[in-house]
Amino acid sequence: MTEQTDILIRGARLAAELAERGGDHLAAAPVDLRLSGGAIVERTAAGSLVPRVDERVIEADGLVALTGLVDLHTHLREPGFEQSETVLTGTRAAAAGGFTTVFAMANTLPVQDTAGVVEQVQRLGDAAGYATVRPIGAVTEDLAGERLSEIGAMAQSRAGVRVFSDDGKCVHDPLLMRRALEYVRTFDGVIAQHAQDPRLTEGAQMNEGSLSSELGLKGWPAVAEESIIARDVLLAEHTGARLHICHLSTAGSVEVVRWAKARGVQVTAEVTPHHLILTEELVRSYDPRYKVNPPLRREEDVQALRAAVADGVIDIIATDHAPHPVEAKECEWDAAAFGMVGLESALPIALLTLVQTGHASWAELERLLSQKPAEIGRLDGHPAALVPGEPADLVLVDPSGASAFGADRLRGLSVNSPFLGMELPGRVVTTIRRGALTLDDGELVPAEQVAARAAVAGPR
Ligand SMILES: NC(=O)N[C@@H](CC(=O)O)C(=O)O
Repeated sequence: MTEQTDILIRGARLAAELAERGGDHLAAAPVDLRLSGGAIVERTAAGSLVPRVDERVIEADGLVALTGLVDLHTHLREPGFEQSETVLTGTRAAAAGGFTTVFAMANTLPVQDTAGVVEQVQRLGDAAGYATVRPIGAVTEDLAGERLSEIGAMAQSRAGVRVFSDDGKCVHDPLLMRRALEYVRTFDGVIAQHAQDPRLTEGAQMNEGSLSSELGLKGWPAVAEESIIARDVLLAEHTGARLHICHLSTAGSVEVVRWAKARGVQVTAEVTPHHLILTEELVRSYDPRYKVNPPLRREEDVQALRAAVADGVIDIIATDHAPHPVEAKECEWDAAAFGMVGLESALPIALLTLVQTGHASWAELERLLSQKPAEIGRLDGHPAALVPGEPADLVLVDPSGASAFGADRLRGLSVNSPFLGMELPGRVVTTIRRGALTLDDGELVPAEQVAARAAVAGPR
């Protein structure tokens, strides 16, 4: 069944029309949406569109519709680490989480530092069809921090790379950082910095403070993140280039970004779902599921990050989905890998920490998880809103009730989620990419079907 079926969504509430913080998700008037040929073709008051023969009808009463989620920070692990994740399995996790596009981080093997490798990753994404895959290019060759990679060749390649990052490592050399910023400015690219001074964090295992002393684990001071952000916003101002800061984790980082934005520096910032809820106290368990880079911080930091989302200092939520095989996580704390999976839990955690607490409205959530990351990544073909004429990339969410987040909710290869067993609100019910279902009533659409439809639609 490779043909594109038209879809009629009946009675959905649009997140964009739920602009009140703390408001009821049923406050907006329900609408019907008709999707055909990969686009939204009609939008009317609920009850006015009559189903056509062969049209798939989705009853969306009580559900909230958002433009497809976009993750600016996903580790897909292919090529090189296919025991952790592949482009196919990672994009299945994405579809299950409501994402229609993921930006794939460069720390693969070989590293995504040439046109050939980024094109390969994009091709794998196109073929799988569960999500649009936009590769991120490495800033430096082999992520070694010594020479700039082929930034221009990656930008001009078929992959059209616009986001560059050595994530997992910091671009520490200030001259290289300056040159990278100057280079990407010429084609409106952006450097996404993993802000971590390597000298201040040698051997670091958790947040530095009284708890790290108590637990006997080497600490990771907040200043290691904040000092790099301070330097880089000044370099961004000096070069006039766009800078994006990955995974802000401290209250001090928020203050530096706030200061830079007030000066007019072109800086944007992301926070991960886990830094919006988890604290260093969890490290007391020595359970490596809580080992992540940057580390879990203090409750004051969590609250500062939420407030920074509320007041716009933080622009987006990005998952930093970092899958690792069990052997890298079921071991002693010191030996364990840094990272957590996050694609499937991002929306529930954002609902819990931001929407239910009154820090963000549904409309702002759409901005944080879809519109703004697409804008920062200069993503073409992403719907600006759920209106006729726009591409049909969208997600339907059931916000009512809460349920235990079980292993059955994880659809990637790895299971290193810190949220397993937690009671979380919000179920992603349906994900539609380019007018075709990737998640249907909570179930992933079979891979052959998704791939066949993607082949008919062609690369984006
Ligand atoms: N965020 C993480 O904890 N892990 C990331 C990279 C990194 O170490 O930042 C990974 O690739 O595993």
